[in-house]
Order: sequence, then structure tokens, then C-alpha cells
Amino acid sequence: MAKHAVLSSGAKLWRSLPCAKSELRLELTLACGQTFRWRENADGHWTGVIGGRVWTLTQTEDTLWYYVYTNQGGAGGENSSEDSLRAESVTASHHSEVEEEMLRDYFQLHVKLGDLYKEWGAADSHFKKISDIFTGVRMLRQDPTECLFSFICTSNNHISRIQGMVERLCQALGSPLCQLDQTSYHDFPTLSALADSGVEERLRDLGFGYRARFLQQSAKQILDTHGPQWLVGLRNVPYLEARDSLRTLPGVGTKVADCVCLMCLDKCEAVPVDTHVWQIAKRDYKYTSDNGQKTLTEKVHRDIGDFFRKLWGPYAGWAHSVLFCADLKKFQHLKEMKSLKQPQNEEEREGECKGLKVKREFDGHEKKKKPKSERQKKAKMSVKTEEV
Ligand SMILES: Nc1nc2[nH]c(O)nc2c(=O)[nH]1
Repeated sequence: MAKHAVLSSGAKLWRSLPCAKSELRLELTLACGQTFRWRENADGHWTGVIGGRVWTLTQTEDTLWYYVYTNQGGAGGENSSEDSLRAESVTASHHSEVEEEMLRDYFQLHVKLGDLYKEWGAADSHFKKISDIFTGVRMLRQDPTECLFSFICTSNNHISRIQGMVERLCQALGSPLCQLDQTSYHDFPTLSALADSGVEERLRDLGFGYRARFLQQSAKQILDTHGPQWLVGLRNVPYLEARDSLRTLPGVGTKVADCVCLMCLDKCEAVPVDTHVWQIAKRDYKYTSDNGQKTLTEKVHRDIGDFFRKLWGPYAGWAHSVLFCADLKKFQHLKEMKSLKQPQNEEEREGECKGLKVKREFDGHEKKKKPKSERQKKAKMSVKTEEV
């Protein structure tokens, strides 16, 4: 039974869960680059797919509201005989229990984020400062196939382009779920749809470039070598073992494997390290690698991961995502709003006068502006973007 309030707006029946914004902020959690299919179609209303169903989510200060579409595009059918109405009402109440559980699982609501923020903030003054603005950034527990194949698309890519690719992937290879206004929603493709021999060419035609081959070959390797339950089964093996298994797949390096471990395989300690996270470590934590390493080697991955695990503890991957989110260009206005509200301290104002606080954006992340001579040198070198 749906235990919580039901809100009727027009023909729609909304259900709800108690959930404070400090535990979950949809606009940060669904848009910070851990998942790529949610869209804010109306102010504060996010539509996407969980577990083969289309959902719209929205929230008020202490409540998460949700609406699940049937494949006719609305809740409930058109049948009107008494028996069928009774059967429908039993089915509906079963659906609402199942759906509530799906949502709790997807947002991992059993994890008390407010308590974790307190622990991380007590251990780390930089985190404390950032977390006053970026509350409610929560790790999702995604479907492993969706998460793995979306992250194969992230190499050398930006969040908005990844979103476009993932959507095209679903439109081309996923089963249709429902149509809302002009938009048709599809499920994420199954492993067997992705493994089909024609998929590489099809995805190349859709603009996936070299990723087309990785997607088809990874799906085929999983099915040929391990079977369809292998990915989800990695939830039950230790972190490093799961990560090594994932790295045997084409197109899956350490960073992608760590994202998959963290975002769908229950490995809360996995810290995906890329140049942005390395930059955060150097800039905000004065982290220096042994022997002045300049490239992201396996050792740098391990050392930075260990550095953050030591600082933040067993949920280090969750804490990392708060800083990752806070560094995204699209959320810089939140920091600016906060600094407009609060008078800056003397030191900061002085720095600004001396031109020390000038910042620019790059690759979707915030970066400090380099001295001009360095920028000129860099402009002559070829630019290689990173996985986002
Ligand atoms: N280190 C991280 N890299 C990412 N890429 C992406 O799309 N999301 C993340 C992330 O949370 N951390």
C-alpha cells in the first residue's frame, strides 16, 4: 500500500516519500554526470527511466514526489467493469509498493547522507565549506548495464554530448516504453541488443566514433565469456576484484571501472580519478604525487584514491562526487549566489584585487587561469580532452 500522501494534479496521481532536501537534491544528483538520461522537462520536474518504467520526480522541502507512467501514458487503464476495477486496484496497490521500493533502492535512501556530510565535514575543512552549498548530492544505485555502457561513452567526451549519445543509443536499440507529448521514451538496450554484430556500424552512423566498437565488443565479451548475470553479480565481489574484472572489457580503463564500481556495484570506497579529480586534489588539498608524476598512471590513481579514502573513510566515493559536482561549470552559479550573500574575508578580497582569483571554465569543470606565457605554450600543443 502507498503509505504516504497522494497528490492529485489534473488527471495525475502523484505518490510521495518523506525525504528532506538535505538527503537528496534532484537538480544536483540527477545532473552531475553520474547518470545521463534524466531531463528537467518542467521547472523542478525530472523525467527519466528506472527499472523499465518512466518516472517524473519532483520535490518539496521534506518530500519526494513521484509519478510513474504506464505504457498508455497515464496511471491506470480505461476498463470499467467491477471485477476489472477491483483487480486493477489490487494490482495498483502492488505496483505502488514495488515502485516505492524501486525508488528507495535507486536513491539508496537507507544511507543517511546528512550523517555522512557531518563526518566528512568534521574530517575535512574544505569539504565543510563546499558542502554548505552542495547539500544532498547522493550516489545512485543504477542498473549495471546502463551504467557500464553509458560510461564507455564518456571517454573524451562532455556531459551534454554523452547525454545525446546515450539517448540515441536507447532510441536505436532499446524497447519503447511510452510516449509523452512529443517524446518517446525507451528502455536502455539489453546486452543481447548491444552485442548484435550490426551494432558497431549502426552506432558509427549515429556518431559514436570509436566507442561504437567498444560498446558492441564489451557486450559480446560479457555474454560469450560470462553470461547475462555477470555484471550484477559483481555487486557481491570485493571492490578491487570487481574493478579488475571490468577492466578486461574493451573501452574500460581504471577510471570508467571505478565509476561503474561506485555508481551501480555498491563499492562506496571507489574513487574515480581523472584529471579533474587530480586537479581538485592538487588545488584544494595541496596533494603532491611522489616524484612529481605528470601523467595519470596506475600509481597516481591508487595514491589519490588512497589519499581520499584515508581522509573520508569507507564512503569516500560518495564524498568525491560532492566535490566533483561542485567543480562542474554548470553549478558555479550556486557558489556565486552564496558569495553574494556572504561578505568575503579580507584575504579573499585582497587576492581578488591582485588578480589572483580569476577563473575560467574548461571541459565542463572549473579551472584556475594559467599565466599567459604558459597558456600560449599550451595553445600550440594538441588538446586531448578527458573522460568527463
Ligand atoms: N571522477 C569522476 N568522473 C566522472 N565522470 C562522470 O561522468 N562522472 C564522474 C564522477 O562522478 N567522478
